[in-house]
Amino acid sequence: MIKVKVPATSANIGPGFDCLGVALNLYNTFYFEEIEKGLDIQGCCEEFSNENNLIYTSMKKCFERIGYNFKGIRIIIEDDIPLSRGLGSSAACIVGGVIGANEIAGKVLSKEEILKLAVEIEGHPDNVAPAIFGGMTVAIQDEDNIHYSKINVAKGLKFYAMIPDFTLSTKESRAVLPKEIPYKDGVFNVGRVALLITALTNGEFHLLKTSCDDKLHQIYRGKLIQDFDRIKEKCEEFGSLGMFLSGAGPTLMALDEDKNSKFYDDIKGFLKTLDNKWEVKPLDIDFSGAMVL
Ligand SMILES: Nc1ncnc2c1ncn2[C@@H]1O[C@H](COP(=O)(O)OP(=O)(O)OP(=O)(O)O)[C@@H](O)[C@H]1O
Ligand SMILES: N[C@@H](CCO)C(=O)O
Repeated sequence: MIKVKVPATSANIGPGFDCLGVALNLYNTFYFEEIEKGLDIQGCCEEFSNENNLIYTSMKKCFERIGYNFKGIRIIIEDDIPLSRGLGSSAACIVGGVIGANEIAGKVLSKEEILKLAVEIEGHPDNVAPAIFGGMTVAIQDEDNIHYSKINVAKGLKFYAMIPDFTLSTKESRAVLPKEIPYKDGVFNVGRVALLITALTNGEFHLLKTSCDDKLHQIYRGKLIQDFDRIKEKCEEFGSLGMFLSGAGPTLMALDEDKNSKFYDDIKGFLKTLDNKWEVKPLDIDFSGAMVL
């Protein structure tokens, strides 16, 4: 069987809407096998145990691109990435499916071609690029190509994913975004995304709080997440370096220095007082990206 491990990803990272993303050490593992006929999906909830399964539909698109006629497919899923929580579960399924199909068909596509196909399926490149390549990436799409570059994040940064017990699909979360934004909001974000990247590479972590600010999506989406403002306030009060909405939400991501364990205890205690259940997961950057094992 072919085994593919794909990391979770946190996209946008504040002002980098649809272009910044980071791979984190939380994983989905998929096992693939070509069988005589049909589709056999194991390890998955009933809702996705059918032909519409995103892993399977992504495999089919890859087989089509390559021109490979498959007989049947078995997929076994071990998923630790929570679904529709802003941690790149869909990108992990797409990347896993495309890589699995490419392996079955004889490793025809290059990593760049895998990226291109996965972005076509996902619709934006910010989760897909770090899921494939690992680390933190900038990725943009023009008419025919995906351009990406890795950001060399300075050592010592810890990610705290605050994951609620409710879901928010990317589709729902994109639906509340405006069609147009004021010019000054565009200027606001351009400056901050540039500052964010230099602060991260130079290790100027004191700049992260300001550079995580955003006017393209968080102000609209924050309203969909109960206690968003209170949690943001508390992250600041407990001394985190910055906080942003992970992907399309509802997970909120706090940044802190990895030597400061007090933040973790403080925020965990506070989240327990809220109406919804919130779990806090301390995470590190995954530098490897998707791997065939
Ligand atoms: N383990 C899984 N098995 C099958 N399908 C899955 C699995 N995990 C995710 N999916 C698919 O991905 C969809 C969730 O994707 P969605 O874009 O809404 O959220 P996300 O990718 O978790 O968050 P974000 O894009 O904000 O990081 C599910 O509705 C389902 O179609
Ligand atoms: N950039 C995407 C990430 C989630 O898939 C969004 O914010 O909608």
